[in-house]
Amino acid sequence: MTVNQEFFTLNNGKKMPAVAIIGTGTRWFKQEETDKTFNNDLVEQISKGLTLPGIVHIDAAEIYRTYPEVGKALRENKKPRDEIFITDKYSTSLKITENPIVGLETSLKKLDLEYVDLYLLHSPFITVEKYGISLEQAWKDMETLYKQCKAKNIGVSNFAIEDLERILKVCEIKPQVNQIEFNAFLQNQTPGIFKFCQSHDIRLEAYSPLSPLQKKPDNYESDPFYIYVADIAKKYGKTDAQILLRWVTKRGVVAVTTSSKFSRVQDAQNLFTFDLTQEEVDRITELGLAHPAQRLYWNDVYDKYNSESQKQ
Ligand SMILES: NC(=O)C1=CN([C@@H]2O[C@H](COP(=O)(O)OP(=O)(O)OC[C@H]3O[C@@H](n4cnc5c(N)ncnc54)[C@H](O)[C@@H]3O)[C@@H](O)[C@H]2O)C=CC1
Ligand SMILES: O=CCc1c[nH]c2ccccc12
Repeated sequence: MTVNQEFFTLNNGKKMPAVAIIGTGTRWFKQEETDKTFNNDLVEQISKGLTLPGIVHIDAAEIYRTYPEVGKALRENKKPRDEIFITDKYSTSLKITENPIVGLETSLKKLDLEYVDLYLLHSPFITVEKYGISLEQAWKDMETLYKQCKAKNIGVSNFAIEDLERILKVCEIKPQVNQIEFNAFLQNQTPGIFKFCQSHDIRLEAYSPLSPLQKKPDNYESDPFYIYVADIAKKYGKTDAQILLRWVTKRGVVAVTTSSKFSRVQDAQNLFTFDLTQEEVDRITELGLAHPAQRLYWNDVYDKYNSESQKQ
């Protein structure tokens, strides 16, 4: 079976798959530390995902509390390790482990892995008061993990320009990735972040790429954005979700999606059997920009930027 996949080259020359088909947060997230429920649906979803051809990218994090499920699916799967791309994140808003080194060593044990493909600081909110280490020291820990090959790539998530500037001032190894909320209705999570990351060769990764489908306006059937996306979907024989995910990758951004419906996971792994023209990419960008900013995560800290979130 032909596998159509795309990869982005990172600033260290390594390649990363342009789509992550199973995010183990959002839909699967466990709110409380005390929540010891075991989610068989997530194990099944990952296990089935790992039977799909090509490199399968899974997005995990300490804060999701889903390592038991991810670990079980990884242990039981038959795909070679080099055909699985695993992202993990160190929690920087809730103190779960004391620093990134302990964090990754703990998750590697829980997942029975030697290394992860990408390790991220989940947010810039780490402080000396709460963690006993600064953001700069946390990044130094990330660099240690990179040098030890426990993380093949390292990066950050939810970082604004000023957070990245703090890292760039002290780093020996530049972040390879910044994972942010990015979609047609939120083209800058924080002011100027899209262009800044492009100009510093930091690959952007989009969570909530399907925000426009997750939350639709009441009048969406007569909304030019939704009408256009549906027309393009019809033209290519694809779903609206595939058009929006493809738009993300055409903007040079890795898309991180998830679904409890396996057909949607399959669709996401099968994203590169068609292409959008530059005109179509530009039109979706433009129609998306005409929408008010729609933010689904970290609203308490970033809502103040909404008036700037739809700037190019
Ligand atoms: N770094 C961070 O702070 C964050 C990271 N994430 C990561 O990103 C992953 C994906 O985030 P999401 O917001 O869930 O991504 P998403 O925008 O792809 O949304 C997925 C949801 O969209 C809906 N959906 C999926 N396919 C659809 C379709 N064809 N038509 C209509 N609706 C559809 C479903 O409700 C599904 O649960 C998370 O699981 C997590 O791993 C998510 C939020 C924050
Ligand atoms: O990675 C996502 C972090 C996050 C922030 N707020 C929420 C709410 C529900 C699930 C995940 C998250």
